[in-house]
Amino acid sequence: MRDSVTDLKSILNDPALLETRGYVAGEWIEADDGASFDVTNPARGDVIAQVADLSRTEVARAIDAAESARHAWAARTAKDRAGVLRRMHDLMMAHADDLATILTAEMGKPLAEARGEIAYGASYFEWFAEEAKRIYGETIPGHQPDKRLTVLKQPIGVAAAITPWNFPNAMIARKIAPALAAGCGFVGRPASETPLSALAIGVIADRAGLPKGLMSILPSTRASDIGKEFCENPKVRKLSFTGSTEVGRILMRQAADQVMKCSMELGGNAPFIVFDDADLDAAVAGAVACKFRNNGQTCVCANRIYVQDGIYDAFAEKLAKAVAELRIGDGLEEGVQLGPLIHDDAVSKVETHVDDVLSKGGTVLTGGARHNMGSNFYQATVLAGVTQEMRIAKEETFGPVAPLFRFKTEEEAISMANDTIFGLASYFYSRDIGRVTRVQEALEYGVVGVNTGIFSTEVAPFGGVKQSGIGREGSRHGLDDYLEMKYVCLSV
Ligand SMILES: NC(=O)C1=CN([C@@H]2O[C@H](COP(=O)(O)OP(=O)(O)OC[C@H]3O[C@@H](n4cnc5c(N)ncnc54)[C@H](OP(=O)(O)O)[C@@H]3O)[C@@H](O)[C@H]2O)C=CC1
Ligand SMILES: O=C(O)CCCC(=O)O
Repeated sequence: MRDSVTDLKSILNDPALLETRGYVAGEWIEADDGASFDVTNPARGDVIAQVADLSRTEVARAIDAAESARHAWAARTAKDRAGVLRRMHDLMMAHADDLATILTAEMGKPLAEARGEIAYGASYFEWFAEEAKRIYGETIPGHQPDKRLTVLKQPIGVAAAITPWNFPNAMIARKIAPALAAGCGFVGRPASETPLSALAIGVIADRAGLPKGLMSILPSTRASDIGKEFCENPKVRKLSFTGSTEVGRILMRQAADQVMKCSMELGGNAPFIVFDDADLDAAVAGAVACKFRNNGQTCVCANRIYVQDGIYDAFAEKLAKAVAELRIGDGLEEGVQLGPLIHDDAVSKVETHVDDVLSKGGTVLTGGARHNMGSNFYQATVLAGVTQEMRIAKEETFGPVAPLFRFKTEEEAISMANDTIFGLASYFYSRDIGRVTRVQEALEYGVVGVNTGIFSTEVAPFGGVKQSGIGREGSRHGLDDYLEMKYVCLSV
């Protein structure tokens, strides 16, 4: 194991970015009970690091430290706080190659995508450094002649975050940055599959001069214990979670006891609709980008591709050809476009969905089986003849499978697209301005991509409706979740 750690360190320009201890109350620590856990490279199956496995005790210390440090932090000028966030952005960009290497080693996505994720994660620090200076209150005309009414925006307190493995840098970055910009303390627990990228942000924060104790990064395999500490500790006033709807529901129930403010970025089941009047080549390119980004492992990847009757066959043929050409391999090798899935359970889920389609009359246009690269690899797949009765229509596959559904009318497409408990991302391709307007209004989703398969940016509000979540991340609205309004009524 230690050889693998040395191996990963040896390919970094700055090996100190590979931190395996917890970052608690401003110190780098091992677990109190000495426990640790292995982090594995999903492409190769080898252990790349042994990381401190923290328990509730260390987490409670981190929360205490964040509560103590946050008052002085909030009292600093916004420009001053912004300066620290800006330095975090600059340092992340300066170390982008190393951070991308760590990310690919623990998560598997190709290096080019990992570099993109580091820039994406860093952009939240840049954006919220700027927004920190624009936390404006309000004055309201008084309701009586002697009354002067104002609204103050104040930091909510200590914010806790739980993040998934699919974006080990960007998902925690877009929670840390608005929390710190707002003047909050922060405690975050990254997924146990991918703690190293989050710990590297701790190293960056230290170097950028973030006050000790204000932010802690808490690696642990004891997910449910840590979730309970976050929800039951009265010093925590806000919980931000990205992950499955199932775990989101558990956390919301737990957070109810303290009436804690929650942001939930949960599962999706994104429809991708291609109308007869679409630019066919653009729609194929958009579908590949959208479906196969991160090997299908994002909550905004197309999960159901609805194609209108008139262009179904042409679209299916072109898509299958493009997908068959995707290069699959170890993400650390330059030029690879699709890496492994995160673990064997993820591959099994993909297999189950494909088998279900095939058993109910669907067909394989390309792929359709495990890949000979290794146990975590699955072939890039396109399936035809998929219908609403199949599992893939109802559940998020989170893998490299593009299922094609056929439809006849606009109404039918909208109805099938909205027939889900989820409401995060949706997409459609059309060149008819009337249809573009009607469909974007009719889709019950938090985000709609029109004639594009990629929309993520720090400047726009990201989040879902229905059981895909609550709250928005990024944009000027992304600060609201970390602020409280205080109404002041002054009698003069
Ligand atoms: N919205 C999104 O971006 C994501 C959606 N998903 C969806 O969820 C499915 C399952 O993925 P999975 O990774 O298992 O997602 P989970 O929701 O199980 O995990 C997300 C995070 O929550 C943690 N967690 C799990 N259980 C608890 C708990 N009881 N209390 C507190 N924290 C908890 C996990 O820790 P640990 O790592 O230790 O399990 C991880 O950090 C995917 O196939 C996909 O459909 C998954 C990831 C991201
Ligand atoms: O999968 C997610 O949870 C987020 C997708 C990344 C993004 O587009 O912001």
